[in-house]
Amino acid sequence: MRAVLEHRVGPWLNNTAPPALAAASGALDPIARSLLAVLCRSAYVRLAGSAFVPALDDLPLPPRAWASSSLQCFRYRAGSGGCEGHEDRALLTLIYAPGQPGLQVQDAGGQWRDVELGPKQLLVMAGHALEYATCGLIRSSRHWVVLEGAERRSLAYKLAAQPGATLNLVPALQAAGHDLVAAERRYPQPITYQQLMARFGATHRTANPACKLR
Ligand SMILES: O=C(O)CCC(=O)C(=O)O
Ligand SMILES: [Fe+2]
Repeated sequence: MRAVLEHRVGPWLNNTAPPALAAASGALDPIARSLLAVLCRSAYVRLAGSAFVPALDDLPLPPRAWASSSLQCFRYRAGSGGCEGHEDRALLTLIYAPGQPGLQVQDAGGQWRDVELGPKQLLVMAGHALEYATCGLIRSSRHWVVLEGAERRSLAYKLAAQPGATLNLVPALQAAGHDLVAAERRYPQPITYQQLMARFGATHRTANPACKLR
């Protein structure tokens, strides 16, 4: 069983947002946005760096608005188990967990690889929404947490689009020369982020309620 604390940037009553979590969100959000732009501009994807900007929260956030993205803080107590294999639902996940054991990511060949991060390292994982929006050009990362009697503490920043944003990168991907005929059937667009998340929730049930898929 793991403990989860979720933080979202927004209109906290009397400014009661935990300052460290607000600071962590404030530091991780621009990193996540920049990395998304870098992935879009890569020679493999060939989209504009700004391709997702209309779908992301406006900056600064409008008054009284809650952010779409969130920061989750996890604590896995010794002997209480980890987290089953899954892909995250949002666009991009950044994991900050210096020196913490247990996280493994599946590589392209299906092998599970340990990811133990240093103090100046972040793990960057694509989520379901990024795989979907790029018609499978960027694959979501499958990962799990396997702990044998050890403790783990981690921070996960999940960059999400606005619920009402429409994902429709097919024309831009085609203009960039990608042949999407089969992919268009697998990742039909346009679709709103909210619709995509509802579909994800319906098709990705977790057997372990302590590890609700995000
Ligand atoms: O504990 C971790 O670092 C991973 C957590 C995770 O996979 C998730 O929240 O989606
Ligand atoms: Fe995850």
